[in-house]
Amino acid sequence: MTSPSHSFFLSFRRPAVSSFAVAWTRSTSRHPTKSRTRRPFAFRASSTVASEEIQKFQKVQALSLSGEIFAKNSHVFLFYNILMIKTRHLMTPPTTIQYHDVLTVTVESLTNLGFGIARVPIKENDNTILQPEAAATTSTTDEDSTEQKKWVVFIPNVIPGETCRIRIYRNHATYSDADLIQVLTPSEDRIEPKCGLANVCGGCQYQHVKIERQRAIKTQQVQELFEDWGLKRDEFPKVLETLEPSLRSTNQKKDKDSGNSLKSYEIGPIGFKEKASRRLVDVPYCHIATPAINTALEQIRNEKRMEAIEERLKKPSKGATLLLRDAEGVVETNHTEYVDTIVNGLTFRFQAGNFFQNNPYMLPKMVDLVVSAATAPSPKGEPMTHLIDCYCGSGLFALGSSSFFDVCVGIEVNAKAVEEAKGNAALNGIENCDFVSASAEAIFQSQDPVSWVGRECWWRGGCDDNNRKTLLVKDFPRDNTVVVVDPPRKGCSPEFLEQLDQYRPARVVYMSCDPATQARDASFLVGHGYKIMSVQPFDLFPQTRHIECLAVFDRVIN
Ligand SMILES: C[S@@+](CC[C@H](N)C(=O)[O-])C[C@H]1O[C@@H](n2cnc3c(N)ncnc32)[C@H](O)[C@@H]1O
Repeated sequence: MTSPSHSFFLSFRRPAVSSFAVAWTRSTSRHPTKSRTRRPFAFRASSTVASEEIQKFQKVQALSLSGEIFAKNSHVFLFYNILMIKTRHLMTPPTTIQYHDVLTVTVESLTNLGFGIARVPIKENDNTILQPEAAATTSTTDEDSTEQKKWVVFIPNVIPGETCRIRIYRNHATYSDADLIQVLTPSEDRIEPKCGLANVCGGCQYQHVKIERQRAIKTQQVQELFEDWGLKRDEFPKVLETLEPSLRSTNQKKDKDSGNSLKSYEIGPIGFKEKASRRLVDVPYCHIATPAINTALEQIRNEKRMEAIEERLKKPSKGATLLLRDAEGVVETNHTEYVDTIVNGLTFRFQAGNFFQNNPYMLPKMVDLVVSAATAPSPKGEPMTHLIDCYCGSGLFALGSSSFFDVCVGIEVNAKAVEEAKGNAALNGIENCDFVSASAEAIFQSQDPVSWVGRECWWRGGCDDNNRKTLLVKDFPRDNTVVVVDPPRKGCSPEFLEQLDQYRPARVVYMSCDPATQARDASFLVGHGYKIMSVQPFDLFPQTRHIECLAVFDRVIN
């Protein structure tokens, strides 16, 4: 039931030194809430991230040429994910909860990191935890109806509603982490994971959950995130059901023993980080990668092992990172090489290590929905004619929408990606798109006119340079202008949102790979005259906790 993804990065340990290795292997934080420094932008109480960790992430992004960091690299994603839990009943740690305590708990919900949340009742006055038996019977999902003090515990590999035995392995100031010992009352949505490494490998969080329930969980999480940001149910339409990729993997061979076949070579494991650990788990076969990647993976593992054996006298280092990108069935491992991917008939060429959306089985749907949201008549019932694609990467949404608009302009901070976007326009014979290399907020005040070829020329089969039109973005007709945003996981910057607010386009089409920051930005837009028209999650990363989500906003107050 998985949808294979077509690029990923693996870490491995080898004797030779690699500049990638330090960044990949040193930094990890499973629960950002324990960090000391508050983010400068307005996250809620429980959502703090150490600026040092953000810097580490930026370093990693730079090293990977700002390429897509596939979900498998959870150690990268985790640097700045926001843990959205309600802290109303939290207090100082109970004095008696000890490392290796065994408790029986009922799982209430899942965090957006994929961990189950259980709230363990503790004694009113002395902060000591109730006996496990009592905890099991008094745990409740109705947090508003009780004054009972509760202690939050996070548990991996569980499903809401399940009662489990768990063992505490770490205490934090406001919660504890536990290992799952046994599921006492399994959910009817619990299944046997296809991958023998599912409980160990940090890449997937939900393999033990039926795919339909995974999607229902994602839909609910998006709904809750929007509500957590003060957006009441009547202020936004019901979050639509999470969309599944259009094709399913035929790559369903059960390979339960794959994790046990590791032999003792010099090189050590080649794979992903273990759950809640810095250690690597050896992954000879990945069930959520494409068949082409799995074939290439076997080959590259053998090559690396041979290299390691030949270099065995070299001083050991911390490791290195491998990139495997499947573009139309061809796997590229050199991040500087260019690859082609076709989406809805358009060819996108980009460096293998650069950002490009990861799941080819979902991409056509994502582009289609962006296009239909962008092209719907304006709130005044007029056609939308101008499109600004902020955080445009190599031009996916601007180019994908171009045939429906008079002019599209994309802005992107990565100059190489802008070159690719321009190249992709030329490659596809698209003449009404322009691209700017700068930070997104610069677009609204840009003094460089957008240059394009008008539709009337298309019918004549092209124009010479004299027929090019130019217009400053600040002169775009706001009532007919749509701004597409697709920022990194941290969401839009305050500067960008302020500029967007002042620019006041008729519509904002917001694609996000982190609905937590998207919900934060949505609350800003709703507070500044926009109405949420739709919220559509996508299961871009099946079997993992990651959610892609499209939200559409129309300006209703001038
Ligand atoms: C999630 S990707 C989206 C790319 C593109 N929309 C796509 O779907 O292929 C986010 C992009 O934002 C770019 N980016 C990050 N910070 C930016 C900023 N301040 N201004 C403009 N672009 C930025 C990154 O380089 C990356 O290409």
